Amino acid sequence: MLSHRSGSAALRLPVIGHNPIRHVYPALLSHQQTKGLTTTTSDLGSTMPPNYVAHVGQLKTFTLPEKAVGSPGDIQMGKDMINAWREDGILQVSMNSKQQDLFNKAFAASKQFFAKSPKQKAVCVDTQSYAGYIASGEEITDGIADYSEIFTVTKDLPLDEPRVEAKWPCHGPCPWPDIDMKAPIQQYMDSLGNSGETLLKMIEYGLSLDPGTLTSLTKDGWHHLRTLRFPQNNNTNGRGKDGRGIGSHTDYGLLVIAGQDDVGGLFIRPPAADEKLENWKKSAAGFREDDDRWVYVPPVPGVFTVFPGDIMQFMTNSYLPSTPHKVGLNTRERFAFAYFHEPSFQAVVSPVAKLYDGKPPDETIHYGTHFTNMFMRNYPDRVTTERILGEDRLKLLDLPELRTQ
Ligand SMILES: O=C(O)CCC(=O)C(=O)O
Ligand SMILES: [Fe+2]
Repeated sequence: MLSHRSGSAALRLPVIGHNPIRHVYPALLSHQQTKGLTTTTSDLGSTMPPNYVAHVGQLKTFTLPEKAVGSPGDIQMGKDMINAWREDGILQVSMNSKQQDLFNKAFAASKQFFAKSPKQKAVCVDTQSYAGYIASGEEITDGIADYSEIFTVTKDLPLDEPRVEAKWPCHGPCPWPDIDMKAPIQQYMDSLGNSGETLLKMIEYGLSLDPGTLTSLTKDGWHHLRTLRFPQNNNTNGRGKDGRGIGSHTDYGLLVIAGQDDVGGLFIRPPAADEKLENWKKSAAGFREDDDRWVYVPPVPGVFTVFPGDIMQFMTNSYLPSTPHKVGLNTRERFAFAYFHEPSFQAVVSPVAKLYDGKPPDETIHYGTHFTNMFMRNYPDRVTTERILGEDRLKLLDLPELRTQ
């Protein structure tokens, strides 16, 4: 189940544990330890932020093919991935050696950036895009400030780019602090862009969708990245208003490809028959933040964690629901990346008819509108939000050139 699938390229790395119990309560873990049973699973849980109640996840790991071609092995892997998401809400993809190198370099650049003075960081803001620095406490999730410190990268467009000149919402330059940050982060994003495309193809194979059902949406995709730093918890209780890193939420597009250091802090919520969130209609932020259905995602070296976003849920009729997740502060500061593989800003996304029993709802999602709504909600006081409102840019979202089918 965890590690022993043969044949396809799935599950070669890493072997996480040998215990068939998928989710183990922390209480059970310490019990196991005292009895001298395997410590593999308990080791995974040992990094969990204090005072959180959660199962410890043992995630399935996949090694993506160099090139997805739709071979029987690819189709099988696509099915296995879909099963993993439907069961666990998240899976791991092993990094190849090139990606490991890019990940390390991007991480070093991110740490270097966050080590700059508050003043140096504060100037990395753009008035037209949401790219740039977000100070601890500036982001709002479900009405409460998050403690994360973030540098967001969106499509880096110069001021004379036609879409920027036309004042499309959220379009503008990325206010990089310097080339030391820009170069490694862009290379890292490009590499994840390739993995994202491969993952979308695997989903198309696994769900027997027409080729291009997902991948046609990502031409000129609005892929973006959040590089994150979480302060240590300073002995707060680690939960609620005083100690949370990011409140529970779902992300907005097709796929999230996340990476973290060895500290730990991410929790996700696996799909449940009695829970159906639709974040594009009603905010999923803050959803059941403090109950015990959360699964801790232990740091594992050499892997990304991947989960579906809102657009994937909408297209698949919740067959692949957008995975709720949250971040707790830990006893050490933590660094992480969240990369979002997205449709183009202009994409008008339709539901996949066969996943709606041939009767898809008469509903579409304009990705750019969804993105703009979400960012305005998260950053109500940011200069970018003020400018969108002040210049009445939202009305542009209805223009035909901002909407492709
Ligand atoms: O810190 C993480 O691992 C995930 C961060 C996250 O959920 C986000 O940036 O949307
Ligand atoms: Fe997220």
